[in-house]
Amino acid sequence: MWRRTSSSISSLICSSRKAFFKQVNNQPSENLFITFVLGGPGSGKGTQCGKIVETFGYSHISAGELLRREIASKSADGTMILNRIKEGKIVPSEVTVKLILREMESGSNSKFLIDGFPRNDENRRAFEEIVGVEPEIVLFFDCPDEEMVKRVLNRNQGRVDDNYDTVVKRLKVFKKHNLPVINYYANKGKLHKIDAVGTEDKIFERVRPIFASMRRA
Ligand SMILES: Nc1ncnc2c1ncn2[C@@H]1O[C@H](COP(=O)(O)OP(=O)(O)OP(=O)(O)O)[C@@H](O)[C@H]1O
Ligand SMILES: O=c1ccn([C@@H]2O[C@H](COP(=O)(O)O)[C@@H](O)[C@H]2O)c(=O)[nH]1
Ligand SMILES: [Mg+2]
Repeated sequence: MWRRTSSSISSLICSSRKAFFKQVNNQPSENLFITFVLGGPGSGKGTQCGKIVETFGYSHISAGELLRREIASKSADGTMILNRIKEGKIVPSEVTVKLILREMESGSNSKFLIDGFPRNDENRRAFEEIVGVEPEIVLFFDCPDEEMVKRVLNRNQGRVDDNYDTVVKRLKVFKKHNLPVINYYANKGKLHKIDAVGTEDKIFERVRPIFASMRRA
C-alpha cells in the first residue's frame, strides 16, 4: 500500500520537486521552518494557530481547510474528499500533500504552521519523503474528549463533520492513527504537549514561550 502510494506521490510531485526544494519562495530549503500542530477535533488547533500567526508571523496551513476548499471548488477529488470527511476518515496522502505543497509554494514565507497534519504514519512519511525536511517542532493540544465534543458541537461554522456521530468517529481515528504520530515525535524530542483546557488567551500563554525561545521564530 505504502509503496504504491509513495510512487504515485513521487510521480505527482516529481516535475516541481527539484525546483521547489532547491528554492522555496526564494529561500534555500534548509531555511524552511515547519511546525506541525496536532490535537483531537475541537482541541483548539486553528484558534491557537491564528494567535501564533499574529504574534510570530508564520503562515498557517490548515490541511482540513485545504480539503474543504477542494470540495467547494468541485475538483475531481471533491466527492471522495467529502465522503471521507463525513465519515471522519483520512484522505489519501497524495491528495493532502499535493495541496499542502501548492499552498507552501504560493506565498513568500518560509515559516509554516501545518495544522491537522500528519494524521497518520503514512501522511508523515509522505511529507518527509516529498518535502525532504522534518518539522522543527510539533505542538500537541491535549484536551479531554468531553471538552472537544462540546466545542465541536458549539462551533456553528456549518462544517459537515460537526455533528455528534462524526465527532465520535473522528475521536476514534485520532486515537488510533494520530496518537502514534504524536508519540513518534515525542520519542524524537520534538513534541510540545500543551494543556488545551482554559481560556484561549490562557492557552496562548502556554504556547508563546515555545516560539519566543526559537531562534528563527
Ligand atoms: N480554549 C478554548 N475554550 C473554549 N472554546 C474554544 C477554545 N479554543 C477554541 N475554542 C472554540 O472551540 C471550537 C473549536 O476550535 P478550533 O476550531 O480552533 O479547533 P480545531 O482543533 O481546529 O478543530 P478541528 O480539528 O475540528 O478543526 C471553536 O468554536 C473555537 O472558537
Ligand atoms: O491531513 C488531513 C487533514 C484533515 N483530513 C480530513 O478533514 C477532516 C477535518 O480536518 P480538521 O483538521 O479537523 O479541519 C478530518 O476529520 C479528515 O477527514 C484529512 O483526511 N487529512
Ligand atoms: Mg481546525
